[in-house]
Order: sequence, then structure tokens, then C-alpha cells
Amino acid sequence: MSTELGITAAGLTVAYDGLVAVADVSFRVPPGFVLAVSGPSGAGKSSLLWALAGAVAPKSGTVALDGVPITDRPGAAGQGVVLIPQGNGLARVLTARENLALPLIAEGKDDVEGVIAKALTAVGLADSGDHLVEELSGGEQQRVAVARGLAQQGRVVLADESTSELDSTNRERVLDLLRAEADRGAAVIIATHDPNVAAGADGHATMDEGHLSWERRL
Ligand SMILES: Nc1ncnc2c1ncn2[C@@H]1O[C@H](COP(=O)(O)OP(=O)(O)OP(=O)(O)O)[C@@H](O)[C@H]1O
Repeated sequence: MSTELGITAAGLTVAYDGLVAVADVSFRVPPGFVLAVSGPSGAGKSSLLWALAGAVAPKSGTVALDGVPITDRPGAAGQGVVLIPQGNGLARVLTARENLALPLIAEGKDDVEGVIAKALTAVGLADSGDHLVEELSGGEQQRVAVARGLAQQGRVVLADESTSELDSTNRERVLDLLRAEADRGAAVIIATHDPNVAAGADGHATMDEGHLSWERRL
């Protein structure tokens, strides 16, 4: 059997007690492609990304990267599945630089300082590395979260509403950076409410009450 490259969901269902948040979703995003997932609040977009990242266990179905099953968050992180979570998931009482450093050190990456400097520069925050996250604006915090995701050089990048608090210049900057992640070979999935973000992706799926349908196939 040939290996299917990229991230694959097969019959993926996520439920919280009785509530089905993701309902029998199947798709594949190959390396080099950007998929946008939109849909109303509560449609299941975050739950889908969390399941792809191994952060929530599916009720049924599977997730795999290059044919290798993803079963939990540490395993997924080790396989290179990067999640840029909604709400950023930053430690507010650490500096921007420290927030970027933590996952890199945990994964035993080389040249941590150089990688961090490059990522902060890419999001326009080269001079903010020593600021505590709680001292930064909401949009700056969102860019720190994107920088932390970029710094991990993932094989899969899952961006959950990562442009929601940005002005148009920074939104374009972040979208260019996510496109660059795909260009270097990552499979990128962006959950978004923004039609402009969806329009710039290679494929566009919508979710409604956990069900996924295609506006534009990959
Ligand atoms: N940890 C949880 N426990 C119980 N229910 C949850 C949990 N997380 C999400 N839900 C529910 O699952 C459904 C899908 O939520 P989810 O956050 O995945 O949607 P979303 O499309 O990302 O929404 P938004 O656009 O508002 O971020 C909602 O009904 C939500 O209330």
C-alpha cells in the first residue's frame, strides 16, 4: 500500500459527552498545500484542529501524518504537528522569547536563539522579545503565537483563527508566512471566519454542526 503524504483524517468524530463537535470528517492535506476551514461559531473548527493535533482523542476515526497514526499530543508534537491555538496559549508571565523557547527546548532543537530571532523578526516583533506577554497588545500576542508556531518548523501547521486580532498589514504578513510554511513543504490548515483568508487558500471547506463540506476542493 502506498503511503499517503500529508495529514489525513479518516471518519474523524469528536464528541464531548453527548455533543458531537466533529462528525465523520475525512480529508487529506498534502505537503505544500493550504486548506482553509470556515463555518459559524461552534461549528467544530477548533475541535477538528485539536483532534488533528492529537490534543483531543477522537470518539471514532483516525488521524495520520504520512501514514503514521497520531494518537496523542506529545506524539503528534514529536511528528512535527504544530498547533497555533485560538486564544494563543501563551504563558502571560513569561517573555515572548521564553514562550518561543519552551517548545524548542522540549524538542531538543539546535540554535534556539537564532531560530527565535528569525521568527520574531518575521512577524515584525524583533524588538519585543524581552517583553512579558501580558505587556503586549492582543494583536502582538497573536503574532507571538504565530512566531512560536513558525519557530517549530512543523510538517503540519494548524492555525486556529490566527489573524482574528490583526490589522490588514499584519494579517497579510501572517498569511504570507503561513503560505511560506506550505512552500517549504508543510501541510497548513487555517480555521478562519475571514472570507479573504479562505479565498487565498488552495482549498476551502466549511463546517456546520460538525459536518464538513467543500466550497473548493484541494
Ligand atoms: N472542551 C469542551 N467540552 C465540551 N464542549 C465543548 C468543548 N470544546 C468545544 N465544545 C463544544 O463543541 C462544539 C464545537 O466547538 P468548537 O470550539 O470546536 O467550534 P468552533 O467552530 O471552533 O467555534 P468558534 O468559531 O467559536 O471558535 C460547540 O458546541 C462547543 O460548545
